[in-house]
This record gives sequence, structure tokens and C-alpha cells, in this order.
Amino acid sequence: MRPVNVFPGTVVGDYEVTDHLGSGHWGSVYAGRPRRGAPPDLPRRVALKFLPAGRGAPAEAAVARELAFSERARHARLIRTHQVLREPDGTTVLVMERARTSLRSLLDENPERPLPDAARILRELWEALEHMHAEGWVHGDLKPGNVLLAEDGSVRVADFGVAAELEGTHAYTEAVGTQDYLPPEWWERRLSEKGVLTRPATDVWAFGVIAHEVLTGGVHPFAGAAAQARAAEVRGYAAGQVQLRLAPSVPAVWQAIIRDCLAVPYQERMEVTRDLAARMPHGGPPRRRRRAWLIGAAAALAVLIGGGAATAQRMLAPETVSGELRPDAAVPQQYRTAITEAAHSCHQKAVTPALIAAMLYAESRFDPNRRSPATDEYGIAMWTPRVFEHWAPQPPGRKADYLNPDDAIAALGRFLCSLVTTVGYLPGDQQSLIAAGYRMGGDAVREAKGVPPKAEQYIREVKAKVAEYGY
Ligand SMILES: Nc1ncnc2c1ncn2[C@@H]1O[C@H](COP(=O)(O)OP(=O)(O)OP(=O)(O)O)[C@@H](O)[C@H]1O
Repeated sequence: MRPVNVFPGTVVGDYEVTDHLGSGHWGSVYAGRPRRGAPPDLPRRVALKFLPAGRGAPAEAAVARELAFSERARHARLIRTHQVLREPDGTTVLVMERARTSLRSLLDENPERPLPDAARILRELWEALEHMHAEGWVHGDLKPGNVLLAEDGSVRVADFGVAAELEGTHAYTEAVGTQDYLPPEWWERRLSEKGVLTRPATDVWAFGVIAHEVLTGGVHPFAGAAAQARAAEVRGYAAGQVQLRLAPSVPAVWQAIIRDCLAVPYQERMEVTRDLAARMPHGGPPRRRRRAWLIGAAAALAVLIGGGAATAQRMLAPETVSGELRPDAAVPQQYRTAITEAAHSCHQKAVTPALIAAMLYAESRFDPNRRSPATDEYGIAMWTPRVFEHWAPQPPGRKADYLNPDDAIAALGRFLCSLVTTVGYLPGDQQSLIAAGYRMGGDAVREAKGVPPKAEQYIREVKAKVAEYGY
């Protein structure tokens, strides 16, 4: 689309146009400031988005959507529209808060390196999406160019030209989008008179792609020199012909999150990302570097002691990670001692504080009052009272109680410790096997000869938290 030309110095309402910031599908954006003589309480730094009239029905509809959403958008993570002006020639001008930069520019400036502050940026972006979805809207054109960063670096999602209001589970919008961020189902859509069907799952897919880019300095999760080739890979992946290969430098916890956002069936994508906010690591020292350091040190040590490839292999195995709780992990302070003691009282390497904490998260979100009478599970570790009796500790002078967090955590450690011998010999990762044994019972794991399919989602969550909580 041809940019809308507005000359510096042009006055619209109480504002004066300064520089051109960019042009998109539906209009052009300029920097602006209050004109001389304007009321003193106006925002000083604004962006003026010019949406011209008379460019045909799709453009009119886009302007209407952008307006409808902008007028209702009230959230710290969404770009704020201060005012909507209508010019005599029919042009609509949105007076918006002006951001400092966009994720697109940051990625271009930082090629092939994770963005500093990647975790925070992604958390804030997810917050914006969760809010939009909860309010009944789909963004529909999420991409780094539409993720802006305010003066203080915090995220502001912008550009609501394709935003659509949900009618139940889906919405209709314009058949425009940016190839690199479109989910596989988008390519199968047929245009109806209302437009193309879109869903919140479209934004979740785009988030997965953006997360990979932010954590790698712009590397798209699907290979291909051009957007068209990458889109073909996406379709191949959906058809089961292409495997998803994320950059190995992306930390494990993020790998799991990105995989879930890129789930092929859109229903599954929504289901597995329901608690994404809680799974996202909090800033802190970047894990990737810490792990790289650990692995590097292990490899160096292996070479020093002259053990050759086999030793290096062993040193690189998960055992090199102690599984102690990171001081900055989001594990409630009041349970840390009980968690650490429960793990240390078991001589099995697989039973680590990080695993116990991850399981408490997965079971109850650390909520000692969690109850599920339907499944007969209660408390922080969601014990079934009858089973708890078997593993309960014997605290002096009182009877152990499955609702008491200290008792529930100690019993969890004991049960896991025993599961190492009863299911830990099966092929697969020991921590996954014993966590599945706790959730489903040892028999179910032995019958399945591994993690039963029903426990897979649970295990994914536990593993993601183990990586996040532990050293
Ligand atoms: N509030 C704002 N503050 C600062 N820059 C902005 C603001 N809004 C938009 N921009 C910048 O202006 C440019 C054009 O934005 P616009 O929303 O019109 O289109 P786009 O997102 O680039 O493309 P499309 O609409 O085709 O998806 C982008 O580069 C964007 O980063």
C-alpha cells in the first residue's frame, strides 16, 4: 500500500507532525508533539497513525476494527490510544502513545544473539495476549513489527487493523497476515463473506515463532531462506513430513513452551498453553549461559582426566546438574526447607529438590488447600489419603497429615525414592518415569513400559519446571 504522505509541521487537532515512523497495510505512522499553544496537559510524545478513507471496503473495515479495538484497549501492555481525530477529508488519525522501538528493530540490531531481557519481553507479550483473549479479541497479525517497546523498555502490542472480536470460539477477519507468523491451519481457510476464520490459537502460534526469534536473535523455527519456503516447511510439519527442530541454544524450558505454542491442532495449542504464564522463567541470570558453562566445565574436566569420549558423554549427562533449587527460582520460601530435606533424605540421584518442587507446582501450584474430592486428592502434593498412609513420615508426638505441607512433601520424597527402584529401570528419563509413577501409579508406568500417554502433558510441565527451578 502506498504510504500516506503527511509533511512535517502539519497540524492535526492539537498535535504537530514531526518524523515519519513507518507505513503498514492500512496507513502511515508519524511522530508527533503538541502544537504550539496546545493545552499543557497533553502527552508530549505521541505517534499519529493516519488511516485514510476511501480506499475500498477492506481498508474501511480495517480502520473500523482498529478503532473499535483501540477505543476499548485499556491495558498496560497494549499501546494506548489517547484520542481519535477525524479530518475533513475523511482521514482518521489515532493519537497514540509513542514507543521507543519495536522488537523487529531490536532483532535486526542483535542478529543471532538472544535479546538481553528475552524472558521479560516474552512474559509481557504473553500478558498482552492473555488480556486480549480474555476480553474476547484475537490480534491476528502478531509479529515483531507490532510488538513495540516503550521508553522504559516494557512491551506494548500495537496495530489492531486485523484484530477481530470473537464470536464464541472464533472470529472473522481480513485475509491478510504475515506469512512467517501464520499457523498451519491458516493456509486451509476458505474466504467466506465474513472474511477468514481466526482464533486465539493464531496468536499463540505467532507467539511461539516470536519466542524462538527473541531467544536466538531472529532465527525462525522453520528452515528456509525466504518466508515462502518457511511457510512450506510449516505445512510440511503440519502434514507430519517435517520435524520441528528448534535451535539447541534455546533453554529447555523455552523449548517446551515453544513446542506447545507450535502444536499443530489448534485446540491442543490452546489446551497446552493454558498455564504458560506460570511456566515462563522469570528473567534472572540466563540459564543457557549457566548450562553452557556447566557443560563446558564438565567437558574440560573430562579432557583433563583423560577419560576420552565416553567419560565426556557421562559428564554431559543430566547427572552433572545437581538439581538443587536456584535461589531465584519461583519456589515459595516457606516450602524450600521441606523440599530440600525430602530430596536429600533419598539416596537416589534422580530425586532432587528441583524435581520435588516441580511436582508440587504441577500438582497444586504450591497450594496446600487444593482439593479434588472427585479424584480423592488433597493438599500441596495432592495425596490420596489411603496412599499417603503408606508413605507418611512419623513426626514425633503427632500423626502425620496429608494436608500438612511438611508431611505431604516428606511423603512425596519417600514415594519417589521407592519409585526409582520400581519403575526407574525402564527405558527413558528416570525423573519422568518416577514423576509419572507418582501421578498414575507404578503399575500404569510398568504396563506402559514408560511414561503412559495420559501422563505426557503432566511430565512436560514437570520437566519444564525442573529446568527452571534447578541448577
Ligand atoms: N505507537 C507507536 N509508536 C512508535 N512507532 C509506532 C507506533 N505505532 C506504529 N509504529 C511504527 O510505525 C510503523 C507502521 O506501523 P503500522 O501499525 O501502520 O504498520 P505495520 O505494523 O508496520 O504493518 P501492517 O499494518 O502492514 O501489519 C511500524 O514500523 C511501527 O513500528
